[in-house]
Amino acid sequence: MKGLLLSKDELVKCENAIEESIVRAVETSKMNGAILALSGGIDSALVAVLASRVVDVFGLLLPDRATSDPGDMEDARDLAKSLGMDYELIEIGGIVEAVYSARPNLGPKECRLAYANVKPRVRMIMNYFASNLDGRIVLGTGNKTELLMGYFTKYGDGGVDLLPIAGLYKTRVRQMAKHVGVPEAIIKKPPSAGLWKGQTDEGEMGISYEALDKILYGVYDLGLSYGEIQKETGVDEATFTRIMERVRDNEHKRNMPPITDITAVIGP
Ligand SMILES: Nc1ncnc2c1ncn2[C@@H]1O[C@H](COP(=O)(O)OP(=O)(O)OC[C@H]2O[C@@H]([n+]3cccc(C(=O)O)c3)[C@H](O)[C@@H]2O)[C@@H](O)[C@H]1O
Ligand SMILES: Nc1ncnc2c1ncn2[C@@H]1O[C@H](COP(=O)(O)OP(=O)(O)OP(=O)(O)O)[C@@H](O)[C@H]1O
Ligand SMILES: [Mg+2]
Repeated sequence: MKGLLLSKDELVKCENAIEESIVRAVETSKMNGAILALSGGIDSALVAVLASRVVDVFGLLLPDRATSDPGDMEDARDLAKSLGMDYELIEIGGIVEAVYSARPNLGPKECRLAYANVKPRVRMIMNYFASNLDGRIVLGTGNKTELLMGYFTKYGDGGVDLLPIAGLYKTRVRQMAKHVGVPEAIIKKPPSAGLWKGQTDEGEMGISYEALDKILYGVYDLGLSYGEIQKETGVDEATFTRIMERVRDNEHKRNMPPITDITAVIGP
């Protein structure tokens, strides 16, 4: 059975394909380059390294003073400098609070996710503000695991012009990051959306990326049955079913909004 881990030759092929896709997207858009939100995490670091090799890419550091770890922004800044990328830091806490103030009777205690999702949506606005001003396309940082699980904010970090690494499961993102020289300190961090204190992807999704990727790869790339995946990974049926349901329930996040078919009613 072909494995989830990529060979050296496959890593080089993926690296080239991703770089070519970024060049093509910028050329097709007739814009001047790309823009990317840099979090100090591995996904944005990988996109930054690959994009900076082939196009003019600008980094936006967008911390929320209430929840962002200052160490993450230091890592993002160091990375941008080492890649020779121009970048800017804009604190988004005031904008986020302004949105919250529209509903003064509620708070994150009652609806943590609704409040958390405002942050990636504010970052999306900042990305497109810079994109419109400077003539740059917005690069997304979502990977295949996040896309399948719907582990991103719709029209927040999901609102981008190109998803260069969304063909790679997180396990492969980690391999690719090592391959292209993303700093070890960034690779080693526990993945976190940073939307509230102590949040981690694995804690919130209730499964490790290592286990999750084996299941998703087995089902969606190799077409294996639950029995075959159970034998390979030891996953219990309840966990397997929960993951399959989550992928199905998040189909809407991977598509453009459906268009109500008026022609079917009135003709042309
Ligand atoms: N069947 C359906 N057909 C069409 N639309 C549907 C729908 N079900 C929900 N929706 C829409 O989708 C909305 C819910 O989706 P959404 O607003 O995204 O919210 P939701 O999926 O509930 O939350 C986002 C998740 O992604 C995580 N996240 C966010 C940002 C970054 C990262 C990271 O890793 O960095 C992770 C976050 O921690 C959370 O677990 C609903 O309010 C509704 O508007
Ligand atoms: N403080 C921030 N400043 C700028 N961009 C951010 C910030 N936080 C999140 N983002 C953007 O949201 C994206 C999604 O976050 P996500 O946590 O999935 O990726 P990551 O931080 O790059 O990787 P990791 O899985 O290591 O956390 C980031 O890649 C980045 O583009
Ligand atoms: Mg992160």
